[in-house]
Amino acid sequence: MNNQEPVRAQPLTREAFGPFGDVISVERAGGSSANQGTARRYDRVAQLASTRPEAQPNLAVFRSVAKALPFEVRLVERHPCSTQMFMPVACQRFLIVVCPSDAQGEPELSQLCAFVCGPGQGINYHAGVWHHPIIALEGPADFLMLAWEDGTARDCEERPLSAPLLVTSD
Ligand SMILES: NC(=O)N[C@@H](O)C(=O)O
Ligand code: NI
Repeated sequence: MNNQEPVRAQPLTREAFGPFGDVISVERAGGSSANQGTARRYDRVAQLASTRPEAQPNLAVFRSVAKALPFEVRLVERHPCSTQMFMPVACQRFLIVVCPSDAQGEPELSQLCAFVCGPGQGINYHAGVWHHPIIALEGPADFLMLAWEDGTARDCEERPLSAPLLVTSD
């Protein structure tokens, strides 16, 4: 077992997730009137980016099997060339696990963070952010995913952990 203390999952907030990406939700200020005043639109709520001109946007649907906390993190991955967005379409709670990079660009597991995302919240990882693949905490769990892909696995680097790291509930 990892000799690192378990990581307590915290509620997702824009501030806490800021170093890793964007939180997508409707609760926000600003916006502009649309559709003859019957809607408000909030533009660019996430920073979408891709550095490979040949990669194409892929809007995918994920149907995830629900997992429970405490959860054992056994790997992290990153997409160096592009952002990746997940927005639940049928999921009340899901777990996001991220960690910063160290000076060599490797996962800094001692600073791993875990967030429990609530109803109406989605996330967008900035390019190159280490994260665990999406984890639904309740099911059935369906997500929209938006990423940039070129048909290869080149933009997905995985790092297995030498020992599982436990994420516990808040
Ligand atoms: N790519 C893919 O299928 N999933 C992961 O990248 C993930 O972050 O869930
Ligand atoms: Ni990913």
